[in-house]
Amino acid sequence: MAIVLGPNRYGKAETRVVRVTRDGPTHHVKDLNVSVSLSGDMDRVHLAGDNAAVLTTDAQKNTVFAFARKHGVGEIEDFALLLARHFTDSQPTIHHARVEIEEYTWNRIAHQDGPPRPHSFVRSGAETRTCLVHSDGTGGAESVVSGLKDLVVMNSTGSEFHGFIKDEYTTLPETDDRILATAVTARWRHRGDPDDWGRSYCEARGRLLDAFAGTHSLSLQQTLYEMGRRVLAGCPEVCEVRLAMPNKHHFAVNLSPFGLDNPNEVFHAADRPYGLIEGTVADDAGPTPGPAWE
Ligand SMILES: O=c1[nH]c(=O)c2[nH]c(=O)[nH]c2[nH]1
Repeated sequence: MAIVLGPNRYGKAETRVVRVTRDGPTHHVKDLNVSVSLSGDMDRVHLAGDNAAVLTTDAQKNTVFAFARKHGVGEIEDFALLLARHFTDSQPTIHHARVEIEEYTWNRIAHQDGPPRPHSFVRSGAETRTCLVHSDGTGGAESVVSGLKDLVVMNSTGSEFHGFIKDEYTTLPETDDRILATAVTARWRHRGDPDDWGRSYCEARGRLLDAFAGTHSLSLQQTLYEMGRRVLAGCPEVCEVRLAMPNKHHFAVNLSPFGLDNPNEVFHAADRPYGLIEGTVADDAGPTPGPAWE
């Protein structure tokens, strides 16, 4: 039996970097979680313990900090591309770089009777902007997937669910008025670089929200498709959208033991289990499986 080394990659995961930009008394902050993963001529490190081809994960972490200082942090896609191209362009043994970034948003704290505070911030909820870049180096193959996660949304009406299979284990009552709530994870792949990653992100995010709010839902699956469709319809630079949406069930509480009716006003927000609805919406080139998403 021949034993061979299969696909491999290595890197520094979850470097937390906070970049403060000082503009006189006014500060701007970027708060990132950066994960780098490199691959290339790594046979000898695995097979012979020869580290000559290895750029240390410690150096990768240091590069993240040094680049934040030298180049600043603008849009996360630009920062990820800068890092990925640097690793592949500067090291002959590194042929491929994967850089994943999560961005946590801080908003300026409002002043009760004056302009917003120049250097005090409040974290804005759980929502996180994300990107995943793969690069073979400047001039080589590249892919950029942008996205968001933990975007928590709710429609308190405008959602029905009926007409489903009724087998011997089905107890769910049909409903023509329920709460629809979810925490959206959305990722979208670009066919090319937009001129402004920030503008492209805002457009896609706005379309996801508008589709969620504006769709009279007959199922979360239908809402998911409409959300992906709306991004593709309005963002020509996007060729594929992937969505994962837990159905955060809200059950109307039976208040009849207390002599009370419940005309869809009091709900139990269940934690788990939850339905998990996942789907891909792509242009007519069809979904692209594979490394861009991994
Ligand atoms: O929108 C829904 N889709 C389902 O597939 C499903 N299944 C379920 O129990 N509730 C729901 N809701």
